[in-house]
Amino acid sequence: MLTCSYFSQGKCRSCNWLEQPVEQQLTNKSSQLATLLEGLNVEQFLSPVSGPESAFRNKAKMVVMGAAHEPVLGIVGPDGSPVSLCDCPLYPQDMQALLHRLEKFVQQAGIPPYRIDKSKGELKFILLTRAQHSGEYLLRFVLRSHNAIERIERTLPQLLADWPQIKVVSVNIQPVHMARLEGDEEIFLTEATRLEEVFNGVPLFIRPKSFFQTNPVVAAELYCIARDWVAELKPSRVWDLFCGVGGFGLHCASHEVGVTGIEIEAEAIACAKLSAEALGLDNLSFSALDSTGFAQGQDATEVPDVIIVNPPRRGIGEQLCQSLSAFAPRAIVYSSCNPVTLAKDLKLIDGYEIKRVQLFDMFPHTEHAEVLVLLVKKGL
Ligand SMILES: C[S@@+](CC[C@H](N)C(=O)[O-])C[C@H]1O[C@@H](n2cnc3c(N)ncnc32)[C@H](O)[C@@H]1O
Ligand code: SF4
Repeated sequence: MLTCSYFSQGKCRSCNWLEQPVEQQLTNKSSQLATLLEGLNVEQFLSPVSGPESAFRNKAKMVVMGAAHEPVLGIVGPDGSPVSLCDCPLYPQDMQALLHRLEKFVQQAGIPPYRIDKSKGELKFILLTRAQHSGEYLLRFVLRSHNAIERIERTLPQLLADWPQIKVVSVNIQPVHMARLEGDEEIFLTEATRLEEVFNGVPLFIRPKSFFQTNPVVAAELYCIARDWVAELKPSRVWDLFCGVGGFGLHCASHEVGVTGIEIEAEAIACAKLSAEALGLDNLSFSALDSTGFAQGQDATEVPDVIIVNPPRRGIGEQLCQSLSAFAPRAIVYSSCNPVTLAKDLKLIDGYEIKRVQLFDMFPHTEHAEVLVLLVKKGL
């Protein structure tokens, strides 16, 4: 069982299932899923896929608190005081060390942390993403204004000399009080603007604003299994809706299998296009569009053999369920991070048999899970 001193001291309760052995967590998640899917005819529940219990997370979102001479990177604790989470055991050792170094960086640069209660200060968050295959980093500072950029630039050369693994550094300007985590303006402080990752030999790219799965070991397995399921169907074209940087579609792509990827975030689409180029495939197309709107604008004759969907927690919604039912592709592969909306959507898709359901333990020590579902058109 994973031990976490922050948890045992009541300072961080994010991993609310930490006291259960992982095997027990998986049993509980599987039975919760089975309950949610009750009433749907599932042919096969496959064994859950899990990864390491600790050091698996590739992304840290740290609130910056305290004072410029004594900054704290972490969370606001249950009693309202700052809790440094640099030693959170979900992060790999080198990432923990870098988080400590970043606390020192903020102190050296003399950047005042933003104080929500006083609407004062500059530095709101530090966001750190690690590429698993290389151990390289993307580092972002979320600032209230442009005022502290010069201080960051002045102190950055020493940090980059100490940590050459940091490849991309950017500043995000978030001028709004207590609103979204990040703002629209992104300023790069390095020549490099993207981090390279590789899953199962497939090149993937991470830019500041593109969604990227936070558990690389389990995500790589998820893409691999989705690719196997799609390959069994021998499609000539696949749609990957809510494609992000293209993980699912790029895994399925080949000279024989073309992919159309649709995603709302333009930065993620830019990443997917870079991957397509790196793979040397010219039968891939990625566009920054709303998935529901895209589907509604398509002619039924252009519908591919397989449609993959991987929506945010809210699910794909009634309209897209209707479009999928009307298009009636041979198969639909639905990957969901929210079994509640998954169950709701599955009930709205007509004309399909649920062949397989598999749980992926993407978020250990919490009640959350990723679920992959294969739907095959009735009568095939
Ligand atoms: C759970 S993520 C999945 C991303 C990708 N499939 C992956 O494996 O990394 C959901 C994605 O849907 C995108 N998204 C949200 N709303 C959307 C919409 N209306 N149309 C298209 N994409 C959307 C988000 O930007 C995000 O990249
Ligand atoms: S998120 Fe990290 S610090 Fe918080 S309870 Fe989980 S393991 Fe502990």
